Amino acid sequence: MNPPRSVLEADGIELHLSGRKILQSVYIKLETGQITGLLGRNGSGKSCLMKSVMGLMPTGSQSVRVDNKYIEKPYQKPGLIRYLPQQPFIPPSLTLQAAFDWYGVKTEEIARDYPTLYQRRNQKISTLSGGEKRLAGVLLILTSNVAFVLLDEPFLHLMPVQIEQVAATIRQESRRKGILLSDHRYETVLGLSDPVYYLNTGGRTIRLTTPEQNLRDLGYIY
Ligand SMILES: Nc1ncnc2c1ncn2[C@@H]1O[C@H](COP(=O)(O)OP(=O)(O)OP(=O)(O)O)[C@@H](O)[C@H]1O
Repeated sequence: MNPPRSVLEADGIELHLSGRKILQSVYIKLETGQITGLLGRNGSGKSCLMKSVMGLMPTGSQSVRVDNKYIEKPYQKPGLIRYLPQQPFIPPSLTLQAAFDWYGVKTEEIARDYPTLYQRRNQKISTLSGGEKRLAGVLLILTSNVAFVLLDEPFLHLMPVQIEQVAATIRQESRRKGILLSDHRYETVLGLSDPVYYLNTGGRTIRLTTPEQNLRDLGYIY
């Protein structure tokens, strides 16, 4: 039996940083069983939006609802949401195995699709390559036992075959999770996501209707 659907909506997010308006009247909706894409130019505020949805930014107003209930600090609610930042976040002195244990994820789950990384499970994070570290971080968040995950540039540093494999894992995990996917590999994002939002400079989201054409018109692609 499929688990009941859950919906996370964020609307009216307003964010000012250092006197600059970063986000205004942002709307975004995530639903378990769905991958939602988020595109936008460098500096448009995608990472800030994800951190705001987590409850990690000084947005000033209640704006995140899960199944119609306001949640003030979503990141504090067990089993609800996890966020993959662009920067490395796993303590380098931990082994890969210890990091997975800490997040409550079984390394055996990645053994079949990521055999090379699995073989490195007893190595410290600090001894992994840049791409291996990124892959470990992506899988840690993506396979966590939570309802929603926010992925900020999950394909960064990954080689093409690994990008394909991670895309397949994102699709697989989306059967039971709501996933927000942001990455400048827009073709991969468009191939995986429906709906797709574009964060306009000025901090408003637009839902794309004919994505490639819209992205051309918005000057995101040639
Ligand atoms: N703590 C902060 N204080 C002041 N300004 C900030 C802070 N964090 C981010 N910004 C600014 O907010 C804007 C949006 O940043 P953000 O990292 O969200 O962009 P992005 O869309 O994720 O960009 P990219 O595609 O380059 O990763 C940028 O202009 C950035 O300089």
